[in-house]
Amino acid sequence: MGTHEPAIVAEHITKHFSLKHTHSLKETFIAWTKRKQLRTEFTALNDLSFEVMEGESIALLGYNGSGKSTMLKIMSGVMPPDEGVVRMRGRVAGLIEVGAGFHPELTGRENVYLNAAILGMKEHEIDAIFEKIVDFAEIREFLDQEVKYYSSGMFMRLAFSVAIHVELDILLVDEILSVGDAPFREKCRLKFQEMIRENKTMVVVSHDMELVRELCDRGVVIKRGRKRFDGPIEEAIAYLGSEDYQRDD
Ligand SMILES: Nc1ncnc2c1ncn2[C@@H]1O[C@H](COP(=O)(O)OP(=O)(O)OP(=O)(O)O)[C@@H](O)[C@H]1O
Repeated sequence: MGTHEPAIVAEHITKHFSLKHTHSLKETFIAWTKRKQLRTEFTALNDLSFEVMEGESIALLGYNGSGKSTMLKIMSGVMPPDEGVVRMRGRVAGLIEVGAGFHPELTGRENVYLNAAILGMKEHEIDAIFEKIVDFAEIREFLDQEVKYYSSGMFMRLAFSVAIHVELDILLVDEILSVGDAPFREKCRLKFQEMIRENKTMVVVSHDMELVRELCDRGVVIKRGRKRFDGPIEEAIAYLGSEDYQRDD
């Protein structure tokens, strides 16, 4: 169990996206002369607030398009909210768009150093965890090959391995199970359990209820960007399958 300090405080987070529509030239011209909008605004997150205590592991749950990944991106800092603030205490690492920082022309080895550095590690710190990263990814024989020649699975394994071996206090995880084959996924599952025992704070987004049940203490259920339920994981999963969730607010 963690301390009683919050590691993450999200307050009144609102995020809008503007949706483009396809129009003919004529429609565009008419809209322009009438000063009509060709875009509609879509609210992906609507006044969403929650806290995560240090050492706690929570799941963001909800059907497709409910705003889970958007919330994770705001927490990781890759996207700003339109309204509200998120406060994070500690070193944050995100398993979101894993491998986005990898450079195809560089070798596996070079990418490990580059990406661990981007995640805030010093060279001697990377030296110390380098072997662990390579062992976990199981790509040793391809280490000095440029990553553009890696299979997509190999690429993901290495990127994923870097992200989970850097020093971190808070881990944000989006759809873990899209990474790798069955043995690798099992290894990741064990690694996540180890991180939970080490008192890391985790926010998990997944549609895999078995995994969520295993990893998380609490669930925050979202629908159309609004919080609908916040409580123990079993109750959150039950709520997601209930008529209350289906019903419109
Ligand atoms: N960059 C963007 N531009 C426009 N709309 C976006 C953008 N990112 C997300 N959206 C929209 O915001 C809504 C919430 O998306 P988000 O990816 O957060 O949902 P999600 O709950 O993670 O869904 P899923 O379970 O399908 O992964 C969706 O309707 C999506 O189309």
